[in-house]
Amino acid sequence: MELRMAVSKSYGPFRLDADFSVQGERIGIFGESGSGKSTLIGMLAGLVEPDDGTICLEGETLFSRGEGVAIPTERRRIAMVFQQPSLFPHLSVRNNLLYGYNRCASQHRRVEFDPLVQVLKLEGLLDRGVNNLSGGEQQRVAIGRAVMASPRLLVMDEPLSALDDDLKFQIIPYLTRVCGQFGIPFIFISHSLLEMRLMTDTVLMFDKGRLVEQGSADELARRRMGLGQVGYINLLRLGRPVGSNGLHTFAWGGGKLLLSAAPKSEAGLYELSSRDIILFKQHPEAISARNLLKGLVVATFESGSKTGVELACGSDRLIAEVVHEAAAELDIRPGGELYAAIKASAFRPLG
Ligand SMILES: Nc1ncnc2c1ncn2[C@@H]1O[C@H](COP(=O)(O)OP(=O)(O)OP(=O)(O)O)[C@@H](O)[C@H]1O
Repeated sequence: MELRMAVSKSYGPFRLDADFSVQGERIGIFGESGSGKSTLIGMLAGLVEPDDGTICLEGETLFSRGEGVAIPTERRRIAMVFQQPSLFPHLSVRNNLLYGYNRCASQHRRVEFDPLVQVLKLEGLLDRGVNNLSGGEQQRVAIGRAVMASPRLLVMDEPLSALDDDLKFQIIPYLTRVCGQFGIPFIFISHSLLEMRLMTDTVLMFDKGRLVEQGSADELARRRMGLGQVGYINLLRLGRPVGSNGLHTFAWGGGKLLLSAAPKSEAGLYELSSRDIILFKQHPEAISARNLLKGLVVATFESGSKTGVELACGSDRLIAEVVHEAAAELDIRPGGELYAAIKASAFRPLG
């Protein structure tokens, strides 16, 4: 998917000025509340008229003030999923899903009912009304309805914000699977950096109506750490434990990790703060931490009063954080070897 937008829009004192070009299948739009994210995608979808500028999707001009082009919303083939599922209350789950399908011209249909229902695990819900579904089930139906319209782009405006953490991490794999399987590129909007890192490859970051950064969500997370605002959160997809002997054992980094918390789902997603990793120059003789990993320093970077240290452990990566004095004493530099100690209890299961 290739999107080019050069648009402006003012609401009283608020002015959005966006001028960017982005390519990819999993794009994120990130920014604080009020930074203009919804206004931007409203213009893309044809729900908000720009004051000026042009919008091109896959080489097609959707809007151009200069050329007098404004393709109507329904012909843009951009499906939207919002924070609140807003399903049709009088229709069953099946008919909510088919609504998008029936409105899609047959030459554009790429998504069939049965495989979609399977991916979203909606089989048991098809004949139910939508009013008594749980929040997570309703959001799965809303995603399904949008995808059944075989859009050329799916725009999701904070689709997870109304869900609690557990449900959020249950929905994320469905979302990525459904878009991946049916080849639907998406734009995902959120003010959660964690959601950006889990859902997207390229992120556009907005602040006060301006695009301030464009890059990967991991780079964004590291740069924020560089500003000294937050410790870096390592996200580890550990899958299923390979053994349990009081602790949960996972294959990782060319060796094993021992964790005290069980995974919450098949994905075995955990977060680990860079502040919970202790570095040693030599193999320590005896330590209480259950995990000791040998790693190669691939990069170091400033993080306020700390030094961020990126370690390659086998084919996996870890970012640790130490004070500058420790970095100097340990002579931490790219190419050097270090040992990383991590307590079994430092890993927090996400989903
Ligand atoms: N229809 C409108 N009329 C007047 N002002 C508006 C309108 N829509 C948005 N705004 C204003 O434009 C600014 C940007 O709003 P927008 O909803 O695009 O931000 P956002 O980044 O999506 O925020 P959030 O994360 O809270 O949804 C805000 O100051 C908002 O009050």
